[in-house]
Amino acid sequence: MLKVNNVSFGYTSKQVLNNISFKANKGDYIAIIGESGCGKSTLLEIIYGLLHIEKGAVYWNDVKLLGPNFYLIPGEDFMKYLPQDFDLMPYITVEENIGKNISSLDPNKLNRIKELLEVVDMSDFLKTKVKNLSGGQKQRIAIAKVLADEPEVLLLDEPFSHIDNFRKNHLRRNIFKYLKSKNILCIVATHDTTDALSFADEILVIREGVLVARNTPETLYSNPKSKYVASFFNEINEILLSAINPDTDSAETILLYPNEIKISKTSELKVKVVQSYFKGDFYLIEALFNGNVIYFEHSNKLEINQQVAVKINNKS
Ligand SMILES: Nc1ncnc2c1ncn2[C@@H]1O[C@H](COP(=O)(O)OP(=O)(O)OP(=O)(O)O)[C@@H](O)[C@H]1O
Repeated sequence: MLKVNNVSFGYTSKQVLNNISFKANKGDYIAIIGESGCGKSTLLEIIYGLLHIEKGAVYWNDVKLLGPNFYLIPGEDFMKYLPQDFDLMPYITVEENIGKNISSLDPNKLNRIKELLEVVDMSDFLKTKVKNLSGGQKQRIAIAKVLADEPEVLLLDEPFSHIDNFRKNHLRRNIFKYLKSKNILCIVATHDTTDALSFADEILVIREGVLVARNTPETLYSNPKSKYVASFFNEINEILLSAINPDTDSAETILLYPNEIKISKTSELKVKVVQSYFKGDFYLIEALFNGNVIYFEHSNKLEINQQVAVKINNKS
């Protein structure tokens, strides 16, 4: 088990991470989400042992990890960390790059490299020099490289950011299935909703260096504690209760996803359409409600400035 205990850290006197604590088991997939600059990469670097922490500690199977001040080469042996800039050697081949993480004494080395290239869908590139690959291809080789010596813990920073949607879904399914089959704990810092919602066992949400929410994807999505949390999953409407229910003057607000607001001829709640955005299966409608922007889904495009009535989650 990985235990992160009350970790705080600042590059300068300004704190970047404040009292972060969580636990994760072998085979888990944990997604870390949060706005840019909130401290996701910093947390991965601390866990891996690249940054020294004055306060708090990281444990693996109850053994405290000593951090960079105690090792000549920072980074724990049983972990692999994939930074956003890939860390590949451009002038040698794909085979040689991945091979760097596998012992030369391993008689099965070439087969292992081929197996990993299959996982990341890059079998045709064994002999290609890395400098001749596209950004997305380099990223896939970098993933294969960190998997090469079967780490117990894998730390990935935005692992699919350069990969097109067409390939990303297939690749993600392959990789997360592979990690589960090998019981590898994987912690991913991501901006991608699908990385977190569809695959993670647990999502950690960081805001300005503080762990503000932590739960399963289902619970976080259906019961987000704040607009900040919900906004990672979808457009989110924060609406005053008093605006949709005339019987209350409460200053409380509710959070609603666009699919919780529907057009209804019988409703009293009038909105004015600002824009319709085609989303494939539906249109996302931007509209003004009591002077505030709201978003809802509709099957058809609506005219700009058109007045329509909407029904909110059976509350009106
Ligand atoms: N080497 C460094 N020296 C000083 N400050 C740094 C350093 N690296 C990161 N920071 C600062 O620490 C904060 C957290 O950065 P970090 O890279 O952890 O954020 P992040 O959540 O991973 O962001 P992103 O999603 O954009 O990758 C930011 O304010 C950043 O400017």
